Amino acid sequence: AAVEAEQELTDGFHLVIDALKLNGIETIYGVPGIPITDLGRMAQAEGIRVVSFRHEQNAGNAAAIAGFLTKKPGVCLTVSAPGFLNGLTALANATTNCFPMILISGSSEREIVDLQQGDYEEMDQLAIAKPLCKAAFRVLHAADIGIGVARAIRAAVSGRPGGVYLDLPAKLFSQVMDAAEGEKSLVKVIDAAPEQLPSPAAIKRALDVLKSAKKPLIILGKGAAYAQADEEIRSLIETSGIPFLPMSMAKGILPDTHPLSAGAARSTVLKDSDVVLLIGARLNWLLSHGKGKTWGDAPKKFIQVDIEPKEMDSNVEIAAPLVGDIGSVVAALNQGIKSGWQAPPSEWTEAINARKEVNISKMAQRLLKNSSPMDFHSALGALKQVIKERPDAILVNEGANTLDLARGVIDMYQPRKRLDVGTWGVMGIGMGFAVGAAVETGKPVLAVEGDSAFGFSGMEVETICRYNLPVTVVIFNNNGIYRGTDTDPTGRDPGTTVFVPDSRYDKMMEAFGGVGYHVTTPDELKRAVDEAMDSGKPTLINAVIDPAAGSESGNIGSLNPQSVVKKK
Ligand SMILES: Cc1ncc(Cc2csc(CCOP(=O)(O)OP(=O)(O)O)c2C)c(N)n1
Ligand SMILES: [Mg+2]
Repeated sequence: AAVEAEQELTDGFHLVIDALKLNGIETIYGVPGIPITDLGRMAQAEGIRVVSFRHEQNAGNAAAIAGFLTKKPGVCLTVSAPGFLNGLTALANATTNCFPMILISGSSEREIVDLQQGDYEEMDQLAIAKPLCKAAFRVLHAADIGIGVARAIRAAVSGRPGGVYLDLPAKLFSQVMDAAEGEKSLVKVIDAAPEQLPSPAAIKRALDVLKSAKKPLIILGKGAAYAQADEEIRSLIETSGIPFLPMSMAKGILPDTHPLSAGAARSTVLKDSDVVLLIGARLNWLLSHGKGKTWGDAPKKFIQVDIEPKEMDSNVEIAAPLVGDIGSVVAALNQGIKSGWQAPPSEWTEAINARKEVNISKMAQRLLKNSSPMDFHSALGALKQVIKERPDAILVNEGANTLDLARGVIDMYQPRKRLDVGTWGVMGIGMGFAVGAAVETGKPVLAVEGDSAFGFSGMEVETICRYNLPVTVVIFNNNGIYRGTDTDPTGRDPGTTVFVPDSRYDKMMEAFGGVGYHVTTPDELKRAVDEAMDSGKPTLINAVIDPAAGSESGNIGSLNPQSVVKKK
């Protein structure tokens, strides 16, 4: 009798790995543990780079920024329940910021969870994830892993990108099936993020509105950076002669030093413009919802480019909605202005330039101070110079004063080089973004951190050392949140927003074999950063900032509710 050919088998572990590799996923960011420890080891053995963190939130942030930088979904892998929950903040933040990422978490068994019988780390993770992300799926059978991974990838990057949750119960991994059948069950996603072309009528309507403008303005949002339509956008701005204002993570699509950049005249152009073309920028709190004193009293017309139709009229009426992917829409606009286009009246661009000159020279004075202890501006003057000399370095930035002041002081020269707190203003993205950016690009990373902001992810300096990543962390150490001067009126404890005074964060990096510097002047800061970035070694620079130098909540103190009731 024919010898029964040894049936070749595969299993859930291998099918997850094969599905990810088939779809070009090269890196997994995560924290090992039950039930996914072996999945990580096996993925690594099969050539996927597995970067293990100290906390799942930071792994999730690394995956999210990997998605923003590559347009492929970043993958974060966590254990069940607490590990899953730790990853959720990053998943929700990615969804809010439209970064494509997939949170893959092991989970406990359905039959036990659904009867609430007290499984190890029992939690209905799929139900909990759904409201916080763009899409969520669970796979129960090995033969469905191919489709499950494909659905997660397409959901993450198609249309408006975002976070996707993929729930894999522990028993799935050890399920075996015929290898040939398994192979056939895998799905390679075709055209995951299809172009979405604008209608010719919408383009004509938008161009008619734009041609009617006397004071047009283009606002570039991080969606414009994500689109990687850099040349189309440059062409639109330079051919039309329309001034542009980049939102924080859109800085560098065109250099901040570009003659048509209106960054240094932000309040003027928002108030005085009469037609505003939004490209991948939402009229949310960061743009005062498109109304109120920020936008002045004169009537304005908004043209909005967004891949999400529901974004239109979210805050104010949109006179010319342009629904489609940014590359396709901007290409169509470029076609449309090829003939019969009039540059904006020179008085508009001259007024902007005059305002820019005043603001830039005022700022220059503040940057030149060589004070000790440094204040934010004197320290930022040194870092402004570093990025000017190293335009392809990636700048990660978080804090309050450290964030708001750095955004205005440090010019960016290339796209997708400034990575920060984004739409939510969330603290804690720093080290995750630094690791993700270094792993995905291989470029040197300069993370400029408030001392409080750093504290949210600071343990990852060990991760940075373990993978020997070219990350230089500069901590603006002003002894606290916003400032280092709060006190407890009862005299019992330190003030609620202060830290141990004069702490030495540089010793943390040294603890794991990295390089530490302690600096008190702009010259020392510049020298230390240059040495660090030339060395490519993990480095932490503890930069002493005057504890009294900051302002509460940086530029957004007005959002804080104040008590009008004074206790007797
Ligand atoms: C997850 C989360 N928890 C708290 C907060 C609230 C906050 C906004 S900014 C900030 C830190 C400001 O201090 P830092 O030292 O970083 O910067 P500086 O002004 O230069 O002193 C906090 C705690 C936010 N946004 N997110
Ligand atoms: Mg601080």
